[in-house]
Amino acid sequence: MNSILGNWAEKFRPHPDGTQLPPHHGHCLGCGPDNPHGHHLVVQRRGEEVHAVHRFSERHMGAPGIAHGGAVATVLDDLFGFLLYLTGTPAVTRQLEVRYDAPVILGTSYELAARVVRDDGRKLFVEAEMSEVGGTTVATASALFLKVDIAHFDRGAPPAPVDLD
Ligand SMILES: CCCCCCCCCC(=O)SCCNC(=O)CCNC(=O)[C@H](O)C(C)(C)COP(=O)(O)OP(=O)(O)OC[C@H]1O[C@@H](n2cnc3c(N)ncnc32)[C@H](O)[C@@H]1OP(=O)(O)O
Repeated sequence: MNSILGNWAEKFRPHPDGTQLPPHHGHCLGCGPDNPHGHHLVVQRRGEEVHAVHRFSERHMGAPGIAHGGAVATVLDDLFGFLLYLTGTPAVTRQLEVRYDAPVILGTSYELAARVVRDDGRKLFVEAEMSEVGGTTVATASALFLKVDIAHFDRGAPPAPVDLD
């Protein structure tokens, strides 16, 4: 078992509504607090949805002052990964589609919400949106996650020491 995911099973314990969900692991690009290049996404359960408020920083710039589309996709994909705490099974992204409706401005707070729209055998169909606080939607995403055994993650090498260059 990959040691970084060694405690993954315990993370599937029931998470009461309104509580903050644990990061996937410390080095996760989306939510890991120990990844200096990451987004440090903080996610809560709200009913059968997961929610976050997020600001992109200069580390995630595409056009000047605007978040890179890949960075936006990363955050949406990682947010989907928090739905696994509600479904109770490991799964991975098989297909991800993002619609970019408006530029995502660095340093501006955005609200994100995601939910499972269909749980069909191994397949989890999920959708999410990112909006200005109390306002206009700037991106929507849909994805297919496929449930996998935790052994799927044994293929990954343990994280190397962090290189800040
Ligand atoms: C511990 C958890 C940590 C979670 C962290 C979350 C972080 C955020 C999410 C991620 O970043 S995940 C990382 C990015 N994703 C990957 O690395 C996945 C790479 N892909 C794979 O490893 C394999 O493709 C995968 C395990 C997902 C699937 O391979 P399989 O051989 O097991 O499945 P297969 O391709 O046969 O498809 C299974 C079913 O899904 C169906 N399917 C596949 N692609 C589809 C598609 N695009 N649309 C509709 N159906 C599709 C396929 O037809 C089939 O249907 P049936 O069972 O009915 O025959």
